[in-house]
Amino acid sequence: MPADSPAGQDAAKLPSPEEVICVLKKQSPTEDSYEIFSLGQGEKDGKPSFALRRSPYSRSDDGENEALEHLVDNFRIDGLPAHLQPGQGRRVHVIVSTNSGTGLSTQFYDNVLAPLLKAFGLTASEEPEQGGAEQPGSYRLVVTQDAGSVKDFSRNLAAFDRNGKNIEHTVVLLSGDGGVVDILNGYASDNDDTTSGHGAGTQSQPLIAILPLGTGNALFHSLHKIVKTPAASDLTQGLRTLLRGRVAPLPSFKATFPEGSRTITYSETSNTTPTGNDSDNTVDPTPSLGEQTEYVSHLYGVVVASYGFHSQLVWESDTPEYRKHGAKRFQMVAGELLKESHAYQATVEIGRLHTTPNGKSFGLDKLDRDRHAYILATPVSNLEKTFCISPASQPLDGQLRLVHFGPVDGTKTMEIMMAAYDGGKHVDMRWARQAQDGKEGEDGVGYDEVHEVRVTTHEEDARWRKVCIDGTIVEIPSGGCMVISKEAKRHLRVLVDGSTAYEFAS
Ligand SMILES: Nc1ncnc2c1ncn2[C@@H]1O[C@H](COP(=O)(O)OP(=O)(O)OP(=O)(O)O)[C@@H](O)[C@H]1O
Repeated sequence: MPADSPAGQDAAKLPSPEEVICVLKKQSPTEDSYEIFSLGQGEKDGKPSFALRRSPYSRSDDGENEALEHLVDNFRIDGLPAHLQPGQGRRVHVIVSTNSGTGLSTQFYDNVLAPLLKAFGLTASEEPEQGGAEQPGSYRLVVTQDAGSVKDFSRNLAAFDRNGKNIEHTVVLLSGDGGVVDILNGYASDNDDTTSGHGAGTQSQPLIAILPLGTGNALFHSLHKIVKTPAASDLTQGLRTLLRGRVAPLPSFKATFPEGSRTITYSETSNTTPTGNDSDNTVDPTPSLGEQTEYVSHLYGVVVASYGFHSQLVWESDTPEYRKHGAKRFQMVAGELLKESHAYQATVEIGRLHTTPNGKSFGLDKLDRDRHAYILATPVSNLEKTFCISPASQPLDGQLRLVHFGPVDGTKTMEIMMAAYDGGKHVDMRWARQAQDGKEGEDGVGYDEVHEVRVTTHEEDARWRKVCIDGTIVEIPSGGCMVISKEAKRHLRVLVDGSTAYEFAS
C-alpha cells in the first residue's frame, strides 16, 4: 500500500490486519460504526515514509463483516487509555529524539503520532509553567536539540516529583534504547538517596511507552519478542502497545565504577586556531569530533553491561577515525577486532544468592581464566531484533545473565556471533581447546544467571579498558573493578503488549 495516499480515502476496503493500529468504536445510537486506524509504510525519495490512515466503517457495509469482526475482536478500543489522558493527576509527554536511528523520529511524529493523538483530542502544548496546571487535552512535546535534552527533561521530572506534586507521568519516547537509558539515568540518579516517597512506591514512577525509532531497539524487541499475533511491523506494534498496552515495572541494573573512571563521548567542535591575540583567533568552520570525558561513579542500565569484544566494537566504531566511514564502520571495526582477537586481561567474579536454612547468602565465584574475549551481562534477550544474546531471558523476568567466553580466534568469534543470530544457539557451543599444560580440554560459551558481576581489568593500555553500559562508554583505570548488580528497586514502568501474558519478576 503506498504511504502517501491521503488519510480517510478507501473507506470501503478494510486495511490488512498487519497494518491495523486500533479500531475505535464510535458513539452512534443507530448503528455499530468504527474508525480503523492503520499505519501505511512506504518509501519516498529513497527513504522510509509513514502515513496514518483512518477508515470509517460500519457493520452495515457490505461483504466484509467477518473480516471487520476479526479486526474489532483484536484491536477494539473505546477511547484513549487512562495512561494517555492528561489531567489533574497525570501529565503526558512526547519526546522526539531527532538523532535516533536513521533520523526518522521527526517524520514519524509529524505524519503519524501527532495526527493520531489529535484524532483522540490531544494536541501538543508549550511547556507549562513550573507548578502550573496542564492544559486539558494537551501533551508536552520535547524535540531533542542535543545529546543532553532527554536527560535534562528527566532530571526536571525528578525535581518536579521531589516537590511532592503526586502527579503521574507518561512519557512517549520516539527513540531507541538511548532515550530510555537517558530517562532512567536522569530520573534514578536524582533519586538515588530517596528511601521513601515517590521513588519507593510504584504509583508515581514515570511510565514510558517506546516507539522503536532507534537502531537496535533492544528493549522494545525483547519486550515484544513473545507477542505472537497478529503480526505487525515494529512501529505498528509500538502504536498498538501505546494505545492498548498495559503497565509493567521495568527491571534495571546498576554499574558502579572505581574511582578515576570516565565516560568517553565524541561531539562536534569547531577548530579554533590561536593567533596570540584573543580577538584574532581564526575559526575553522569545518566541524571536527572532539573527545569529551567526565568522571562517573555509576550508571543505570536496562540492556547491557559489557567488557571485551562488544564494548570495544561500540566504542571504536564511535571514534572520529571510524565515524567518517558512516554505516560501514561497524563492519570495518569488527573486521579489525576479529583480526586482532585481543585477549582481555581481567578477573571476573560472579555473585550469586544461595538459599540456606538461615535465608539467602551471597557468594562470589571467580571465573577460571584470566584472559577473556567477551563478557556481557544483560537483563534482556535481544540486542537487536534478530540478535538473541540471552535466549533464556524472558521479558520483565528481572534476571541478570552473563554471557562470556575466553580468547578465541576471529573465526570462532564470528561463529559464536552467527549462532546468536540463529536464535541464541551460541550458549550451547563447546569446542576443543589446547590447555596450557598441553593436555586437551574443552572450552565453550559460558552462560550464567547472576546476581552481580565484578570485572577487574588488568590492562595497562587504555585502549583495552573501555566498558559499555547501554551504549555509554566508560574507561576504567587499570586494576579498577566495575560492579554490575541487579536493582531490586524499579525506577520506571513500561508499556507492554496488552494481549500477551507476561510473567513479572517477584
Ligand atoms: N539533536 C541531538 N543532537 C545530539 N544528540 C542527540 C540529539 N537527539 C538525540 N540525541 C542523542 O542521540 C542518542 C540516540 O540514541 P538512541 O538509542 O535513541 O538511538 P540509536 O543509538 O540509533 O538506537 P539504539 O540505542 O536502539 O541502537 C541519544 O543518546 C540521544 O540523547
